[in-house]
Amino acid sequence: MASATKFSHYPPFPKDVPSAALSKVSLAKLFTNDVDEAKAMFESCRSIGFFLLDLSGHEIGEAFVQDIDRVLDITKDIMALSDEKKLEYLTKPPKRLVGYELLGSMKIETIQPDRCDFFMLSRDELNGLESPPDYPPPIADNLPAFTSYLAHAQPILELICRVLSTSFDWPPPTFLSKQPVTSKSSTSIRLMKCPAATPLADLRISLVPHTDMGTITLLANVIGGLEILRPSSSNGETKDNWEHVKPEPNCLIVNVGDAMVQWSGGVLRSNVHRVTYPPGAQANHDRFSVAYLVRAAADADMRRLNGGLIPDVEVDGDVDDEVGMLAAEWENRKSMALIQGKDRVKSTGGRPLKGETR
Ligand SMILES: O=C(O)CCC(=O)C(=O)O
Ligand SMILES: [Fe+2]
Repeated sequence: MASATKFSHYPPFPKDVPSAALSKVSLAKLFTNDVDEAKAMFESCRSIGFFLLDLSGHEIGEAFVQDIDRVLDITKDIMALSDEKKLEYLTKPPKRLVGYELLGSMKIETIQPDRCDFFMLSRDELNGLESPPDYPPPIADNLPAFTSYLAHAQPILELICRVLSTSFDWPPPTFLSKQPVTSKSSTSIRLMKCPAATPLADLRISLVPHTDMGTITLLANVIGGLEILRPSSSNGETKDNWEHVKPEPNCLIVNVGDAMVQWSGGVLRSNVHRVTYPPGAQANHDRFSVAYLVRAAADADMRRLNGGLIPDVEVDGDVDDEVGMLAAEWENRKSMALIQGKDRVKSTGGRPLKGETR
């Protein structure tokens, strides 16, 4: 999450608006192998699939906060370009998902257009695994900011993956070996703007309900608007079933994606979330966010992992096992099923560990 200075530019998150009770986990404590902190993180990743990661008090975390502030400024700049300029850098689905996706390109639940503008960057292109594209000036002129962002995000991501692996009684590199930074993947950075909800009558959903398809997401936003669907309410998506996530200075919002649910046999949880208009006076402000959406390596095996505390495939007919499928094909199939309406957006995971009754 951004620094306290960035938060001071906006009205505070209203005191009378309830928000989800997410655990706040300390990066510094995780780095010193604090058992309680690791346990709290693992529990959150199983129960709701979201937690706050406090970056303060650790050198890497504090450097990452600075990177986030810088990338949020760049996000503002690239969103301020003219529509004419933006049209030069549009995404070209299904092949090329990097570039601008303009306001209103997706439909929200009411079939009205969405209310978010975003620009996707590919990690492979930023770190030279693929040849770099022609970037719009605010990005081309600031590439070191993204290099620094990725460099500081990596040890944080690795730490989260290590803690999750050891929580399952697996060797620490287990989850990470499926998403090494040196392997090609669809990992991206999403820079997003949801314009102020003015006139205040325009209170539509900004970003449609979804789960993140990848492994782990590191999210930074400053004002409210992100909502998660309560775990108990997967079947009835009424207004009361959505809970706000309250952003906090120096804290990342971390969430688990679908790939981790698949590998963990349904134990880790990927929870549905969306972006709506920010609460109270915050709705009068443009909302910017930066999401690092980490994906499995394109050639990662998507079968459930074996051993440790994962429920055995043999005694368990509950979860699909994507026999022999590699991540690139798995991701493709999932996206197509959603687009063609064969699958619906739903939270997955949250099952007990092997031998555990809950
Ligand atoms: O902007 C946010 O707070 C959430 C964005 C998000 O869910 C995503 O980019 O997948
Ligand atoms: Fe998301």
